[in-house]
Amino acid sequence: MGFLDFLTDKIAIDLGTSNTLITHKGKIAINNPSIITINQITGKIIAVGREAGMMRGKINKNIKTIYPFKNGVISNFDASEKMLKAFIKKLSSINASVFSTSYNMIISIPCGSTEVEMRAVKESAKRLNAKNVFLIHEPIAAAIGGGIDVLEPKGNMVVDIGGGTTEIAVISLGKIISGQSVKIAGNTFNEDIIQYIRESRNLHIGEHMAERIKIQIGAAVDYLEVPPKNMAVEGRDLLTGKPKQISLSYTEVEKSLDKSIAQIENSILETLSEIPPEISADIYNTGIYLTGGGSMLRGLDERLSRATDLPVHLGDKPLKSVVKGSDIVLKNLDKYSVVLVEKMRR
Ligand SMILES: Nc1ncnc2c1ncn2[C@@H]1O[C@H](COP(=O)(O)OP(=O)(O)OP(=O)(O)O)[C@@H](O)[C@H]1O
Repeated sequence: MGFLDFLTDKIAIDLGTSNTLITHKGKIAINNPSIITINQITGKIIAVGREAGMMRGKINKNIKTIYPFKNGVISNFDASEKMLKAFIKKLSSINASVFSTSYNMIISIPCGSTEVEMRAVKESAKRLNAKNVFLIHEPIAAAIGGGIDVLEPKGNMVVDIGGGTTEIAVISLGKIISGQSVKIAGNTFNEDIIQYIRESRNLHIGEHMAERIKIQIGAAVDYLEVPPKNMAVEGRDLLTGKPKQISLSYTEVEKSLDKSIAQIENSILETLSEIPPEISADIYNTGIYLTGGGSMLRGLDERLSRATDLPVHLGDKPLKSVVKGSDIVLKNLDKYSVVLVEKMRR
C-alpha cells in the first residue's frame, strides 16, 4: 500500500444470505436484508433491502422477490449485482465521496466458496468501480470482529451460524487450519418450523411467520429458566383451507429444530476430531467463539457447550462481527495481509 493510502475510501461488505452489511469510514452505513423485488415484465427494480423484505409473500405474479444468495454464495448473479449496486448508490447518496474517489473494497465469503463463486463475487465488485478488491473468509473476519487475536500461534475455534451456512473454523497464525461450511443455518431452522407446524398442527404458515416464531420463542434446549410465553401463530388450516390461529410453545419449536442442531453439533465434533493435539490443548482452554445471527437462538450456547464439553462464548453483536472484522482488516492491511484469501488489482 502506498503512503497516501489513508486518502483512499474503504468499504467492507458482508454479503450474507440473509443480510447485507456495508461499512464506510469505519461505521455500518448499510444494514439490510439481502432481498430485491423486480418487475418480471419490465425487469425494473421495485424495491431493495428492507422495503423488498416487507413485500415478502404479499406480491402479485408480475413482481418477483429474489434472494440473490443461497447458502452464502451468489445464486442469482444478475440480481446480486443489481442489489449491490443499489446499496452502493444508497451509500454514495449518504456520502458523496464514495464515488468521487477510488476506493478499496473487502468482501467476506464462506470458506467453502469455489473458484467460480469467488470469481463471481469479484466480477460484481469490479463493475462497482473499486480500485482494489480483497476477499476474506467469514469466520476469520468474525473472529477479528469479536476481538480475537487470530495472528497469534494459538488455536481458536469459531462457529458462525448465519442464514444460509454455518461456518466452523479452527484458526491459528491467521489461517484456517481446519473447518467446514455446513448448509444448515437460520434458514433451515425456519424450514424446520414450517414443516413441524404443517405435520403436527395441520397449519400452513409462511416464511415470515416462521422467522418471527424462531426469534420470539425459538429454543435449542427443552428447558429454559426464563421461558418465553406461548405465541399466537396464524396461517392456513390444511384441512378446511380457512385462516386459523394456534398457540405454540417454545418446547415445540425446540423439538422442530433438534435434528438440524444435532447436525451442527456433529460437524463441530468432526472438526474438533481432526485438529492437531497442540491446537486441541489451546481450544480446551479458549473454548468456542459462537457468532452469526443464528447464534442468538435461546440456549444454543448451552447446548453446544454440553455437546463438546467446552466453554462457548457468545459474541457481543453477532450480526455485525463479520463486517466489523473485515473493516478492521481493510484499515490495517499490512498487519493482516496473511488473512486475505486473494488480492485482485484492476
Ligand atoms: N434472535 C434471533 N434468534 C435466532 N435467530 C436469529 C435471531 N436474529 C436473527 N436470527 C437469524 O440469523 C440469521 C442471519 O444471520 P446473519 O446475518 O449472521 O447471516 P448471513 O450473514 O446473512 O448469512 P450467511 O452467513 O449464511 O451468508 C437469519 O437466519 C435470522 O433469522
